[in-house]
Amino acid sequence: MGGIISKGARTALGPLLKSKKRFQILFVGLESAGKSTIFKWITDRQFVATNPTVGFDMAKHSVKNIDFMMWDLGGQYAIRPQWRHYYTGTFLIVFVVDTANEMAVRDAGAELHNMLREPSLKGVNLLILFNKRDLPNALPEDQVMKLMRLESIRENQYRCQLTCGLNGEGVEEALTWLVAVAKQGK
Ligand SMILES: Nc1nc2c(ncn2[C@@H]2O[C@H](COP(=O)(O)OP(=O)(O)OP(=O)(O)O)[C@@H](O)[C@H]2O)c(=O)[nH]1
Ligand SMILES: [Mg+2]
Repeated sequence: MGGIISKGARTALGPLLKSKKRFQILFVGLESAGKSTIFKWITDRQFVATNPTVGFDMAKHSVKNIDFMMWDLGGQYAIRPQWRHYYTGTFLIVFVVDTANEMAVRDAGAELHNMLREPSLKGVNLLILFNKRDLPNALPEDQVMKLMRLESIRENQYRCQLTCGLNGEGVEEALTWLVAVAKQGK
């Protein structure tokens, strides 16, 4: 009888034996946008001082019984070509933008549209974080949307969320949306 599991027992064990889906999430955006800072708010629930990311950071994180595999990628110009090595199997992109830097907002828009042209990211879900809202020169939301040409995104479900990496504002709302989208995709 040793290793044999009866059909009845297998049916009972079914839900346990079935491996649980893990949703892959990539954090991308230009250098110094605040990706690692937000990433740390999610994993450590506090502000953590960061250094520019060279390469990547990875963390498994569960919220409300949904398992995420999160990758925080470096945003420096020379590193951006490496992003594509992480695209396969990506469920959702978190694209972080420094909204207090007009030039960076424009460049971020160009980089985002460029990324969305990748066949392996076709139809990927998108969470765009308008970060650094604490800074007095943070641009109004509608201006950021215009500069990034977000109205031309047609094939992706996306949401924009205002955030502040210094105090974690907006991170909880962002997570709630991530969980809701993951539940749709289960
Ligand atoms: N004022 C302000 N500073 C922020 C905010 N979010 C992050 N920062 C700061 O911005 C700097 C860059 O943040 P990081 O999280 O390292 O940026 P990154 O996007 O990971 O940058 P790379 O790893 O180089 O791609 C750090 O000094 C952060 O403390 C924010 O909302 N407001
Ligand atoms: Mg970083």
